[in-house]
Amino acid sequence: MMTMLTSTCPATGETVWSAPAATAADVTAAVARARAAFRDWRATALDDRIAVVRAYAGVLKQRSDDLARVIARETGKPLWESAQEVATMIGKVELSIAAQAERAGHRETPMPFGASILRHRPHGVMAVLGPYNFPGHLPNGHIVPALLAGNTIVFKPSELTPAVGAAMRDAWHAAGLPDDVLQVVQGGRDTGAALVDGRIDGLLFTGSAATGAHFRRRFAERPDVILALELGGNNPLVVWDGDVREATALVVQSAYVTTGQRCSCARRLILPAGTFGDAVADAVAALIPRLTIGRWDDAPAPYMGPLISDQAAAAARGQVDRLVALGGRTIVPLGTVAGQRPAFVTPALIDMTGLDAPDDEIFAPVLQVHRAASFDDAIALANATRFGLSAGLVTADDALWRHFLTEARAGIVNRNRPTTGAAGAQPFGGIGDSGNHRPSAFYAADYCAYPMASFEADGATGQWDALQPLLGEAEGLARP
Ligand SMILES: NC(=O)c1ccc[n+]([C@@H]2O[C@H](COP(=O)([O-])OP(=O)(O)OC[C@H]3O[C@@H](n4cnc5c(N)ncnc54)[C@H](O)[C@@H]3O)[C@@H](O)[C@H]2O)c1
Ligand SMILES: O=CCC[C@H](NC(=O)CCC(=O)O)C(=O)O
Repeated sequence: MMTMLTSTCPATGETVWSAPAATAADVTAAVARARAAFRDWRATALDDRIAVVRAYAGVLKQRSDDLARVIARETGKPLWESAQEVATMIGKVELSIAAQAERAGHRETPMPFGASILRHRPHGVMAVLGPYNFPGHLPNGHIVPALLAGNTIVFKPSELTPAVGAAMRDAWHAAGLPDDVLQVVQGGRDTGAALVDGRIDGLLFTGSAATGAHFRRRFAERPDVILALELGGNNPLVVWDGDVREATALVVQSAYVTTGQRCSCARRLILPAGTFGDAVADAVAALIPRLTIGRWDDAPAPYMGPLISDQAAAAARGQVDRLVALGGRTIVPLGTVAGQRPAFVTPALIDMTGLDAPDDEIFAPVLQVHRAASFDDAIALANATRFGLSAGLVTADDALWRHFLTEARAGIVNRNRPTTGAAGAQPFGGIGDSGNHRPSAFYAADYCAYPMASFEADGATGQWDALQPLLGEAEGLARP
């Protein structure tokens, strides 16, 4: 049965993209084509693969305004932020080429008998499942290194952002990548499930912890399939001392950028009990109404747009209501925006000090405040999570920072910087329920290829002679 897939601009409600979703049979056929294409693509010289990937960066550059508008329309992100996303996609190409050389390259060590050689080999057909919050940048962060390594790809974009996925496929094909080396299948969970259940060699997934846990279970009996999980977090930001104004801006950039829809967003603000903590909480509350919220193409440009959908806003409201029902004190409520659709929300600040808040990610601009009696309490609060993606400390005190570095349990641990805005030149991934120890960004090269170690000699290397002193005079053993 044919199912239509339609994406909608969360800011206006207008349809952005509509087409039939891929059926299970379509997905199986795409995987089979990808498998057939793998033989030639892996045999293509690395320099030629690099040339195609660089050509793709060139196409993205030419099309950057158009692509930024597609991202903005489908996600509701302001145009300045969508343009940043495209720039990051372009930057990913040179970073991935460098990463592959450094982490998955060819190493040759001379040995008395010849050489010890390390090579890397592609896995085969990689399924890529993308999230909606960075519909270009995050799947791109899997696709570019996977193609460089010689894999072929079947990519299912988020069902909320199919137009971005289609634009990426068009850019790759315009760059000269053979059609079957990267294919896009559009659809929701059923399409994703058909892909995951197909004859794939790897699943590169960025999305929610719940879906990631589902895949962990699903692949428990398929250890031959490489699984890279980039998941969410319940990230702490400890603001301990320093300039209140500076700290306040850093809190806002950690918690509310992209309308709180970044995996690295701070979800919990940990402040010392006392006047400094009071001043920071008050200053954040005072800054919230000054954050401009609007449509992606508004002029002047807004700081933030809507959530991805009306449903996402309703879900966030439900989570905030739950915090309040548990005893949370509303410092600033999750408001609506007059004259705008329900997907638009204003940022919230809720004091949960001393309360047993659920250890869940609220993927929205909702920041929970916890007050700590001592720095050790602050560290204990920061680590009181099953996740471990990002964490931050604001302090001028080097000793506190060193202590935090030793104790903090997260893959990204920043000092006097937002928890967001991670570098593609560093690995990006979390511990605990935030991933499966296969970080992306600069380390994506690691999961896109497996190492093959060889000892190589041109001919005889004296093995027989070396064995002689240890041989007995066995009956019937004739020297060759
Ligand atoms: N760690 C990171 O790098 C990172 C980056 C961005 C987003 N995220 C996380 O992603 C989440 C937001 O994205 P989302 O809501 O799109 O995530 P999601 O898990 O709902 O969906 C991600 C993708 O998986 C597919 N999918 C979902 N369930 C599936 C199933 N059972 N079988 C097959 N496919 C399935 C979806 O169709 C989509 O393409 C947040 O939790 C955020 O923290 C993590
Ligand atoms: O939503 C999750 C991604 C957030 C983003 N992280 C990165 O861009 C990681 C770097 C990379 O993948 O190149 C952020 O930290 O803002």
